[in-house]
Amino acid sequence: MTTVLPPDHPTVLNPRIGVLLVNLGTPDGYDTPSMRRYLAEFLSDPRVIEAPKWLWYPILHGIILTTRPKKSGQAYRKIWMRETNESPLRFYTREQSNRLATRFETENVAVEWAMRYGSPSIPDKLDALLAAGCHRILILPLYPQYSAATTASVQDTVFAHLATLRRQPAIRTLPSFHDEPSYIAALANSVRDSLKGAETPDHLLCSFHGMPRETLDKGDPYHCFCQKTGRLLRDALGWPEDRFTVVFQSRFGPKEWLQPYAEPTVRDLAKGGTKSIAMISPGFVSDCVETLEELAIGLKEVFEENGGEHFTYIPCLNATDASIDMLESLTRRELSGWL
Ligand SMILES: C=CC1=C(C)c2cc3[nH]c(cc4nc(cc5[nH]c(cc1n2)c(C)c5CCC(=O)O)C(CCC(=O)O)=C4C)c(C)c3C=C
Ligand SMILES: [Fe+2]
Ligand SMILES: [Fe+2]
Repeated sequence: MTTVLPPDHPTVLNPRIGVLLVNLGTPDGYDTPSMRRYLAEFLSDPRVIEAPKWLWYPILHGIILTTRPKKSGQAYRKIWMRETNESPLRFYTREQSNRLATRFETENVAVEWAMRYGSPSIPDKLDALLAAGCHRILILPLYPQYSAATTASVQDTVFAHLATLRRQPAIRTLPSFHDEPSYIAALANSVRDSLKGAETPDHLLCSFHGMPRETLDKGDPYHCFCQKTGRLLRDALGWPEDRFTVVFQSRFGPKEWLQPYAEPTVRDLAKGGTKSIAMISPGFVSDCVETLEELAIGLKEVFEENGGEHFTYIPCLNATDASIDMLESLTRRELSGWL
């Protein structure tokens, strides 16, 4: 029996499943106004800067947003993708989404991507998925190591948007995947590929984005998850423990951040006679200003200025086959019972 809907009934779409990849966000341009807009949104997030607003806002609007946009814009300028006029983070996130979508073409699954800060926004992409009939949505924050500043901020934004809706979709969120075998295998392969045909470097540095040290004391598991990824990667490679170090980069502000810091470690290695190092940054699924400018340009210079000779930067997983295989296996696992 077919049900006849009244002529003024809203359109009913065939149910679909949505997958939303979410990355941090990035400015629309490296000019100072674009940088200021991006940094203002990012650094006003209470998940990122946990200080009370009355204390933080005068510093943010009085000092940070008057000085940092220009300085950070210069860093973005060095790594900007001229052909598509966008940052590498946006380019690779879109590529990952497009390539993942092809793996689900025949399965009634829509794959989209969004940025936590800037565009395309999470609310816009949730609305697009809903408009396409997706009433079951998997949120896939592209952060292998959970932290409140990143993963929780994505989830907050998703649920804040859902709070405005009458008809909410069912939501699943991807857990931290810092110890997933497919992720560790992809990292290990990328190290082997990057070092193929060259002499094994004296030291392998595994660099993660830093976080304020107090977040560890407050119970954020990020530090432990980074250490675990590092240990599993070293095991997978069979790399000697005394020639492998986990470090933390991108310190922001005057407070203590997670240690050891990347820059002094690189300097000390070079000064201590280490001639060749390789550097991987497993906490970033896509190359971005923090990897391409800070590590591949900045730390290479620090190493060479202090007596080091060979610095190898190992690219992020980006949209390689291994990366898409990993994203597909994580997605299929999380969609179990829905597909
Ligand atoms: C991978 C996980 C990340 C964590 C954890 C993280 C914490 C964190 N970051 C800042 C401040 C800044 N981060 C900036 C850039 C940036 N951060 C991440 C990821 C993490 N951040 C990425 C992927 C990027 C690059 C974005 C891109 O467009 O390429 C920046 C902007 C650049 C700059 O001005 O230096 C700032 C600022 C804090 C304070 C923080 C934890 C509390
Ligand atoms: Fe950051
Ligand atoms: Fe820890």
